[in-house]
Amino acid sequence: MNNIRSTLAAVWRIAGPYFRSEDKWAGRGLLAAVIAIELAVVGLNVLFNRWNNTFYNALQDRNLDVFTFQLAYFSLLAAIYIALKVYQLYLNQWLQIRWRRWMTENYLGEWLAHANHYRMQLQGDAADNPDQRIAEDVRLFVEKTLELGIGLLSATVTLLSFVIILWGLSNEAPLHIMGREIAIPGYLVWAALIYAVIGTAFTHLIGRPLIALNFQQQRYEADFRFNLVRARENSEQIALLRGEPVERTRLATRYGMVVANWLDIMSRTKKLTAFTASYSQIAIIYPYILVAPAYFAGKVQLGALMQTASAFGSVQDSLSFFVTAYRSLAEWQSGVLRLDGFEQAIAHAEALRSKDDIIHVTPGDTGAIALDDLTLALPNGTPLMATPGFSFSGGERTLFTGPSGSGKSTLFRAIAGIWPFGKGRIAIPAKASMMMLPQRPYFPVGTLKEAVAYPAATDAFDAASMTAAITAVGLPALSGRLDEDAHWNRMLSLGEQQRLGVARALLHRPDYLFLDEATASLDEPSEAALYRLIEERLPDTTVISIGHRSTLRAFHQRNVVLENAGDGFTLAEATAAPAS
Ligand SMILES: Nc1ncnc2c1ncn2[C@@H]1O[C@H](COP(=O)(O)OP(=O)(O)OP(=O)(O)O)[C@@H](O)[C@H]1O
Repeated sequence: MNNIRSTLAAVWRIAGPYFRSEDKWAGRGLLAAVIAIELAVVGLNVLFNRWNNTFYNALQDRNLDVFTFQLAYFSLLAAIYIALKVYQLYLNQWLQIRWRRWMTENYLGEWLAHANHYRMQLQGDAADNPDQRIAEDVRLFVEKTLELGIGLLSATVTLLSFVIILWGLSNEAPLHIMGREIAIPGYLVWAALIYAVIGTAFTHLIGRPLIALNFQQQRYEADFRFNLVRARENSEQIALLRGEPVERTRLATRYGMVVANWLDIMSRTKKLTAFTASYSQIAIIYPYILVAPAYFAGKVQLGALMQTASAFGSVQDSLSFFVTAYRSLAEWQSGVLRLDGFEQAIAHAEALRSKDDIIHVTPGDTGAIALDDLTLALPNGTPLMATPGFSFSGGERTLFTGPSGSGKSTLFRAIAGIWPFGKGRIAIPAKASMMMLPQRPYFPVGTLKEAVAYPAATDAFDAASMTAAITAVGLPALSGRLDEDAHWNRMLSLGEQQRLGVARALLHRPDYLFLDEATASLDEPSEAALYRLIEERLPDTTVISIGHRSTLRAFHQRNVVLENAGDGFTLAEATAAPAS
């Protein structure tokens, strides 16, 4: 019961915002239309049920006039029914795509806001495969919520309408057992109710494990897809290392999990289907068994018998809504859990940003980047690096050196405001623009213009300055290919990618430029040429670099080292005098 309550609360949390959003009138209007059509369909079903009585009595009485009239009446009802069904589906699909578009855009916004996507990753496995949650689970949620919500409404209204009819028919065709009439008011209603309660209880008992199994299935499928994508992205390395057999085994193991879980789902579904199929077959003959004695005793006409069977069927169908929708319900519930988990992970990542005991990055007014009582820690809390205070003045070029794993890149992440673990403050000059160039720059798949202008829009720079920047960094052959579409990370050598990264910096002209081994793949003369270019073209930019080569010292006025202090690393000025 608690489980149902918490699922419904989650559904309300997930579904509610759309119907309060800027698209609320379209959403509410479409939903109202779909519901109104569903109610009209139930009304038509009541008319069809009444039609049974008159039609079968006309057959029994061999009354051709009534028979012909009833056929025409049926055709009219059927025509209206068809039109309603067509538009119900059409409007439902329309609502689905609008709702899904809104939710997708909303999730994309929240996931990408304030580097939440990065912090979510740092928090480990809190929400596996966000891509699948945004793409697949949202679709499933919207589809199934409408299917089940409308289904439940239809079942309830059908139940109410037909219970009244069935109650009346119980009096018209009273229960006969061994030739004796037994007066139980509304006995057909009670019979349907008992049958449905037993069915629901067994269905839940047999089908319950499907919820967890469906949850796992979606996860395994997404993991498998993700690993395939990773193999595709790293195809060159895999080919060079002859890693195909390992990849194959690894992918087969992942797929093995998909299959193993699927086999469990199959076995559970088989048991559930055996039960639900038997249940619905018995439901067909059950009303005839109940009313047949009264019919054979001559107490009721064929019309009433047929109407009873049809009304019983409708009551039974609506009471058994849970039985027939169980598989959908199980899938839906696992989708709800996955979206709820995703929303919670986003909220957690967002909350992590505003906690007290994290690194606070604030705007400062000293014109320098100032570290104040700063401790960097790993996500598990282990301290990595600490410094009581350090500052980097504007215009001063600083080189960071230190052992691998000492926390140099993590310090850059903290200054960029995306590393929350640790404590202390980092003041960044107000309004200063910063750009980080890593060893492996990221280029979105698209035109060279988009790649080099990233993260600005393509039209932020004119073609002439882009061409000039690309030529200046030593890639003249690329300068004429600004409009070419490609996967640049895959196509260019790492050294070329690093040159293109520097071209990006030349275009953006940031106040602070952080180079995290951003030229490490180039030969020393080329690296020196790029540093000279930065000095010449960006004279007002404060350059802070991480690098292992001693030749880099020549381009920096200051050298800061990360030294081992026993229980972590600390920042210290290098003893050897840096070249100016
Ligand atoms: N997302 C993460 N989760 C857990 N540990 C991490 C994470 N990112 C970095 N670390 C750990 O933090 C430590 C510092 O990493 P960092 O990348 O800052 O080192 P670095 O000094 O830049 O090293 P290198 O010179 O090799 O680039 C490493 O031990 C690394 O394993």
